[in-house]
Amino acid sequence: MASHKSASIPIPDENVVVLDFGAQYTQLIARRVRECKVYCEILPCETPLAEIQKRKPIGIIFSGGPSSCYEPGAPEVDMAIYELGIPILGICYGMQLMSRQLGGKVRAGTQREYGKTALDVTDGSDLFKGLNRELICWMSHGDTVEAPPPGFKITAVTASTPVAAMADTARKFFAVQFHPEVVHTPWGTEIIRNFLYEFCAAKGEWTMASFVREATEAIRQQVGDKKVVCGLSGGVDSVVAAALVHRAIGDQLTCIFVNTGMMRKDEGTQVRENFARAFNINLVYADEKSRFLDKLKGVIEPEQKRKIIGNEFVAVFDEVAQTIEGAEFLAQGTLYPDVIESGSGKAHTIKTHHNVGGLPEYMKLKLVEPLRYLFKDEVRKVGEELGVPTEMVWRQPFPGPGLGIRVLGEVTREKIDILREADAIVVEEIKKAGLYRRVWQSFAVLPDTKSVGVMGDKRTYEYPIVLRAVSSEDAMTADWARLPYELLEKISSRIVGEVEGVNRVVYDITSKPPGTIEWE
Ligand SMILES: Nc1ncnc2c1ncn2[C@@H]1O[C@H](COP(=O)(O)OP(=O)(O)OP(=O)(O)O)[C@@H](O)[C@H]1O
Ligand SMILES: O=c1[nH]c(=O)c2[nH+]cn([C@@H]3O[C@H](COP(=O)(O)O)[C@@H](O)[C@H]3O)c2[nH]1
Ligand SMILES: NC(=O)CC[C@H](N)C(=O)O
Ligand SMILES: [Mg+2]
Repeated sequence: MASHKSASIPIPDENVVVLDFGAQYTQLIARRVRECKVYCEILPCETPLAEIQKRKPIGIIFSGGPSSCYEPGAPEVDMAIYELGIPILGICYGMQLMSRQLGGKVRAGTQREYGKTALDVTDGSDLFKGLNRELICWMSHGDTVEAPPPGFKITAVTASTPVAAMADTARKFFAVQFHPEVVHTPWGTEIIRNFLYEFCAAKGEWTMASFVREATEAIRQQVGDKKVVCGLSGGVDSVVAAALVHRAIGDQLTCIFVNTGMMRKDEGTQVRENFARAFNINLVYADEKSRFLDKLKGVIEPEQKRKIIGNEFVAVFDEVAQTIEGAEFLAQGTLYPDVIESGSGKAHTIKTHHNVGGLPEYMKLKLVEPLRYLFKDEVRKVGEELGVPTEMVWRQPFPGPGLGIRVLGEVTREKIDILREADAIVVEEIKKAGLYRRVWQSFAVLPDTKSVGVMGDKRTYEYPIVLRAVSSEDAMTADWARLPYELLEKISSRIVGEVEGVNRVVYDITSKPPGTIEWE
């Protein structure tokens, strides 16, 4: 892979740095801060102090993490960070580390606290301002701060944790043993807001309008008078990326929609029509149905399928780019979670997503990735800001490999056709029930197996369809959607009745983890 550098949007003046000590959901901290209208980025905990200072953050947050701060080799921060005069909020491991570094006492607790826990606020003057004295919080720790460092007061306790929150108001150091960033701490965002607005002097300058202004300027700077191509799927990320790049450089942009033969019903036509209606952007329609399906012949292994599809995408983009004089850039709708997930180097690769991790060496295009630091809900807001049609902004995510990874096992035209019809019924019924925006994704999967049924007194031996519908905030975790029985019944009877080759419908009731959203 070549290292393709992408456009960097300047860091807003008002920003917060989250130092990541390896917590599971560090990105939730960043989300909460941004919900309070303050820009926030996550940096690895080993980031040099000079690097942090360069950003002039108004506050620093230490995340949780799996280590125990008293063990040799546990991650630490440069002691000088406590001399910067910047307010600090420590969360879980972050609190334990702060305690230890500043002279408090941390030990392995005798009782682990995990899950919902009652919290008694003993001092409601700073972080807990405006909140009740008795609160519910979400805990996940084995270590405990036994005594806070000099200068700190205890501000909250629980039944088994003597220091559940502490503060040194004079130095503006705060810490909580629980996790304010998770939804199970119902007023967690209030705590973060208090930190930002009471102690970091936040003004709340991070808005989507300001983002659009700055991103547009940055794209102009990066691209100059050259041309840009953009893979456009009709999905939220690529449509918004295209709209943003178009706002910046107009006709220098050409979008490429690839029909892989594994699209949903009428998708090719819909994307072209909706897109043409909404924007006046050059669009190349690449009909590559046979090319993709030929390459997939006999391939069963999911990762191999993904790689083949990903490579073909890139090859098509490259071919089209070569027909456009002066095309030097490829715009992509890469999002912050993609960057975080592929950047850490610690996490396992569960699935290869073709748009992350760079482009093959032979491709000389440079990347333009204006959404690189945004979460999906923010991208949707940017889309609205740019006047992208509602049905595109609120389209459910659809993976690049499309139906190819929802037909389990070998992909054939016949199986794709069956799945496409079943999927169309799912989408139609979910929309009719008014649930399309409420569920994160809802779709059909075609397993590589058959079962016996009886229809019109005749024995059948046909495919089942798996129905999958999940709720989620960012696809990192998900729960199966509790769809009404009547809706499940309607979908099931329509699929079996209308889709030839299917005689059974089952509902997937697995959350993520341990399942994933897609089956391959
Ligand atoms: N059929 C397609 N034609 C052209 N480009 C595509 C196609 N499918 C995917 N891509 C490219 O791959 C990228 C990754 O796809 P991905 O599904 O993650 O994003 P998206 O389709 O833009 O949004 P969403 O996640 O909401 O579906 C897209 O941003 C787009 O650039
Ligand atoms: O563009 C994509 N290319 C892919 O290869 C891919 N695989 C999964 N997805 C989407 O990512 C989210 C998480 O999916 P999983 O829980 O199945 O890993 C869900 O929203 C999936 O639909 C993909 N998107
Ligand atoms: N979630 C965390 O940050 C845990 C911190 C530390 N590893 C503990 O068990 O207490
Ligand atoms: Mg998509």
